[in-house]
Amino acid sequence: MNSYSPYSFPIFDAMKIIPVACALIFSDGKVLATQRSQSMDLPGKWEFPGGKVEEEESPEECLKREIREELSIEIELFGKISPNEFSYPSKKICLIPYLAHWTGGEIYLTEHEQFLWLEEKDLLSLDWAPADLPIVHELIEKWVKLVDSKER
Ligand SMILES: Nc1nc2c([nH]c(=O)n2[C@@H]2O[C@H](COP(=O)(O)OP(=O)(O)OP(=O)(O)O)[C@@H](O)[C@H]2O)c(=O)[nH]1
Repeated sequence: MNSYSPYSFPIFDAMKIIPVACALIFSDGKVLATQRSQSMDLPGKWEFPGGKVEEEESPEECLKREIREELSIEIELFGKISPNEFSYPSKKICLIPYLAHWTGGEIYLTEHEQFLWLEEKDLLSLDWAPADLPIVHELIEKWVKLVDSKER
């Protein structure tokens, strides 16, 4: 008798939560934000760089790979803040935010429209991807502690 994974049925597939890792990269008391280009999902929205976690990798490995691919820089992770589940019309994601230092390389964008280094006061002025809003609020709440800890 054949057995099928429940995820081979479209109804379950539609409910699948896609893990997406993103990096809050700090440098000189600022955090890096990137703007999605016109060829990406959610064109023009701001986000923290990263991407979908592949089946064979951990979120940490995913981030190192995505940051190299998207920005050409190296990072070192030093912590995490709360993940956020969000349902878009076509998919449900779990956005997993990591805290990181920029450890090497110059930023060269391969996918995004532009990037900005933000101070705390700038954080609410951007048009963020909706899944990022709780993360931005937690970042503001913990800003002083996070900016201090990255300098330790
Ligand atoms: N990287 C990233 N993706 C985010 C954030 N917020 C958010 O809603 N997303 C969504 O999460 C999904 C991640 O997809 P992606 O396009 O960045 O990842 P990827 O490079 O692995 O995907 P692809 O292989 O389909 O191009 C997109 O639907 C994106 O809109 C964020 O802060 N960072």
